[in-house]
Amino acid sequence: MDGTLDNILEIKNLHVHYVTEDSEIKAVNGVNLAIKKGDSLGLVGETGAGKTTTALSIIQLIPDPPGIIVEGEILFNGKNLIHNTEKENKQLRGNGISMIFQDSMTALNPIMRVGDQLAEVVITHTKVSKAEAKRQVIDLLETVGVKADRYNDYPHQFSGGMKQRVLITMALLCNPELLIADEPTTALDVTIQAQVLELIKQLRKKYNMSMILISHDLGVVAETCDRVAIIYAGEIVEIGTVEEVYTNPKHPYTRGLFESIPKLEEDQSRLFQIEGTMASPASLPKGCYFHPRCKYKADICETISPGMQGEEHLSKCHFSLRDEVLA
Ligand SMILES: Nc1ncnc2c1ncn2[C@@H]1O[C@H](COP(=O)(O)OP(=O)(O)OP(=O)(O)O)[C@@H](O)[C@H]1O
Ligand code: NI
Repeated sequence: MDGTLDNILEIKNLHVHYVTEDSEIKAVNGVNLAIKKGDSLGLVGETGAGKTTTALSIIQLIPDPPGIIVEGEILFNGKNLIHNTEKENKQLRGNGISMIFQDSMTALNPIMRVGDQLAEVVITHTKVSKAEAKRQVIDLLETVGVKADRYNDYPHQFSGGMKQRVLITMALLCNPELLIADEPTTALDVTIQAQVLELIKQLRKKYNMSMILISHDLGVVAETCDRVAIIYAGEIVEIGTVEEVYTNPKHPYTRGLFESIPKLEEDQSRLFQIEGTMASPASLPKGCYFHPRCKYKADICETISPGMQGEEHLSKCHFSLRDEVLA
């Protein structure tokens, strides 16, 4: 045995493109990652880095066309999902993997009572009676902090934070082994955000779920995850435990992300200080994709794509293991 049985999810060399008439967008370019049962991984990167595309690949919801999984394997409990039939995918989403979508605030049907929408999910997936479904929904709503008497309310009667609790309930109703939460708190104000993150943390423990949490925010990931992967132009450029990556970031991009976190006393409007913009996935540069923005770049970076360096804490940089270069 090679130890891979411990992994609930393994992504190997995943490439996803969006092909339209006039462009080929290389959104995900050789992502490798593994998540152990019960573990949580934060996926962090700036807008357009390929976070949502990676997540949609896992749950087999890449819009096709224009999206194509060009290459790679996605192993969930050892089974490659890429060759799944539609029926197997329905089952997978019914009780294996759940996702809270990035624009999920619009996911609820505005003209249907919230409780009924949730009960419908239970009935579709488990064929229980209406009364039993209602009982399960009320149970779970109370677990996430929504009072039973809100069962008959409509979505617009819920505040942002409460609506997000409803969506978390929806994701948990089918007892997923893996929860993917795509920016679950971005739309919420800071206090509510903290409450929802705390809730996600508790639920993950209670149900022993593995989790991928997608965020722009390193602080959010530090609060909620065991490990973190930094993604840039569709590649994981650094991955390790939160502790290792936060205390000793190796990749220049990761260092830039930490430097760009606004300090309280500084001007809050300067949110992102890494110079330049992310390489366009429609025309990626040669060599290391980060080199046009990298203050440590050498000749080799313009021509040769670096391999991943390291064992537990990995980084994709020609120089990442030489602390004196990055000092
Ligand atoms: N349906 C689509 N058709 C064409 N291009 C797409 C589609 N979905 C995503 N893309 C492109 O693929 C790239 C990766 O997008 P993706 O949504 O995965 O990024 P992200 O990291 O989730 O960004 P954000 O933080 O803004 O949510 C981007 O260039 C995006 O414009
Ligand atoms: Ni996204």
